[in-house]
Amino acid sequence: MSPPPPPGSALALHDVSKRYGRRWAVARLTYALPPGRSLLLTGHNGSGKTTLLRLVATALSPTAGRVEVLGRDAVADRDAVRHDVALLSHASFLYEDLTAHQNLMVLARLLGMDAPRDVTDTLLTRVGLTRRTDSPVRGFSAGMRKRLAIARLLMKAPALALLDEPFGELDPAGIRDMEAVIAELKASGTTVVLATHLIEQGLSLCEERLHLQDGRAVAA
Ligand SMILES: Nc1ncnc2c1ncn2[C@@H]1O[C@H](COP(=O)(O)OP(=O)(O)OP(=O)(O)O)[C@@H](O)[C@H]1O
Repeated sequence: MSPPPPPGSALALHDVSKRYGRRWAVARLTYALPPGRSLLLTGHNGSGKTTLLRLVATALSPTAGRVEVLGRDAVADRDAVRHDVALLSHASFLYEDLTAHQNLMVLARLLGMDAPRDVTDTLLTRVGLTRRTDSPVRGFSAGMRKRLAIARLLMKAPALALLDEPFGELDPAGIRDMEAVIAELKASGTTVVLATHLIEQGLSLCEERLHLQDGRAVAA
């Protein structure tokens, strides 16, 4: 068995497993992400990347083992962990009938934050949505939704950002923007966990790598 992760890690997995029915999506994973480092998560389709990110985001509970975020248990201390993490995923849970600006306002209210118009405008400009700030999300393309979801994540400014295929649905300019946003997040002190099939982009942004195969860590 692997030795337990050392204390002080941004993210620590202690012999973590997750089973769906009879299938183990994550199997006995032990890993520690050192403070100040970011993690590239790779693996073929179905290798367990999304499941692992959802365990860390507290959207799922492990079948066995323990997930620790910044020293806190993701099950026992779920609310505190939720405050510290943000997950950018395929399902972005945007309010369809609200505009891009209003979506950010709803999040600000949930977080108890002040979000003056110039702040939301700056965020929406940062993600390339300047001309659509007051359009309802219902009419947005997949790439525009991804851009709004990243604006929402930037507004939350989490300690740990979990990015599940952030480059999917983006055009080449969007991919470059996303790379710049991830680099900025890191520069501002956010720890990034990035799951992507774009290995080249991932390697240029992350110092650590965890490669999954059938839910287990293996050499890349
Ligand atoms: N809700 C679910 N119910 C049952 N099985 C699931 C569920 N979600 C995922 N799985 C299974 O768990 C395994 C890991 O899936 P997961 O989505 O974590 O992989 P992934 O590495 O993110 O894949 P991809 O690269 O295709 O996004 C797969 O075998 C998948 O079929």
